[in-house]
Amino acid sequence: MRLGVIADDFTGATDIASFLVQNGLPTIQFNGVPDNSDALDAQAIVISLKSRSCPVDQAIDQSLAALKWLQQQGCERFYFKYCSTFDSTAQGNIGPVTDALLAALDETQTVICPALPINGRTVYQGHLFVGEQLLSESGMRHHPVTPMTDSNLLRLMERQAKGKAGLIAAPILDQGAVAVRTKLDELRQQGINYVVIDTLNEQHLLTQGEALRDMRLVTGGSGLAIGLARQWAQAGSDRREAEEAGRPQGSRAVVISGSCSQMTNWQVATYRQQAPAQEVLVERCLEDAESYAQQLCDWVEANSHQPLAPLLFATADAQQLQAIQQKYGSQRSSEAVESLFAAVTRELKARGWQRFIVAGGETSGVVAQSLGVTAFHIGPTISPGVPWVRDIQQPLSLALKSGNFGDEQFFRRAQTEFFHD
Ligand SMILES: Nc1ncnc2c1ncn2[C@@H]1O[C@H](COP(=O)(O)OP(=O)(O)OP(=O)(O)O)[C@@H](O)[C@H]1O
Ligand SMILES: O=C(O)[C@@H](O)C(=O)CO
Repeated sequence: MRLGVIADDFTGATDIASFLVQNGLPTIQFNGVPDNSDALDAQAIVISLKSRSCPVDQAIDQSLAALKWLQQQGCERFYFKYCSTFDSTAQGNIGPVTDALLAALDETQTVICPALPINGRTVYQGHLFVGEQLLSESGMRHHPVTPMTDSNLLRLMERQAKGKAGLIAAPILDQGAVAVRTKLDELRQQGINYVVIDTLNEQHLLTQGEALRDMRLVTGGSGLAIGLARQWAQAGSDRREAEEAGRPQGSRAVVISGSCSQMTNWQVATYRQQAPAQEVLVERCLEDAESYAQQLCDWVEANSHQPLAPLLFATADAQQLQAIQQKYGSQRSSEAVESLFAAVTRELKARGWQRFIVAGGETSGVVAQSLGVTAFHIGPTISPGVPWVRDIQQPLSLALKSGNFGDEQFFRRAQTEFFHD
């Protein structure tokens, strides 16, 4: 049995890939739909798209192209991975993409499961929580692109998609997989297309894995992958074996942080006290990007003989960011930072750097692109949802962190817990 995953963003794809590997499925990840069909030696294939907030038609086209390619690779089960905070606009894209995938597979029912309890995302009575807060009362209500002002997943799906939503509540999960399957059938007979499943803890994810192992299309965050991978992992397969191909290698590391999330601000503040650190100035990125990039690479080189890798960070807190955006414009400043990091990583690769630890989804996409990394093996997990990954062709290892993921010591641990040279 081979699993095909269609993920709506870059670090979200790495997140689910990490859980698949941790639970015994050797996994390979591609940026975008590959244009070849080379033989693949992996039980799960993850394709990362940029379809979270693009126009609906584009999201559908990209997702269907990914589905078709995955079917050509022999995948029989499919997983549409979106954010554990259900990031979507009023039009979608979660609803319309789910409808399109169901239709293409000639199916009428799927599940909606964004929960990831280990990172504080739970679902109760169909409402999504972030830690102790309802989604609509969490920081997500202020998200610049996909503000989430409703926590009711049934309502969100019915607003975005064409079909009907129903609920399997926590007490049924507590009764086990048979009870869940019976309820799914009952809801199918009532014409329910999108079944929201309550999830309060990891045991609920394991029960879901057992109940849903034969469903052709599931949708959710990365949590459900824990339960499903445990079902599909071959007898005797173990996690160390699954993550072997992605185990980090190579020499010379650098940390690049382009995320301004709260968690990354905290991580940067901590790491600055442990390792050499250099702030990237937006003004210089706009003025003389080329020579600035060279200068920063020289600084990295000069500071690369310390126990911990040098850090380049554009990370700013909410107030600083607002001031920068007011002065230079938000798109202009973020593009300037992204181009600078692209130039820096290209140059560092040319100078022999092989390990890149990166914070931020967009930033990770830019770094992977400028390194020419299009496919990688998934290695050991640094924090839940953040693995080391290794390019399938070049001797490059990357740790790509979603803005809000990881703990305070993430940058240090990424280095000290995995390299012993
Ligand atoms: N000091 C800064 N001034 C202006 N823009 C910045 C600055 N620092 C970073 N940026 C931009 O902010 C954006 C951050 O997005 P990114 O996706 O990398 O992080 P994130 O949103 O925290 O992560 P995720 O998408 O995983 O939650 C990037 O486009 C980056 O270039
Ligand atoms: O599910 C999550 O929270 C993450 O994988 C993600 O998608 C961040 O953009």
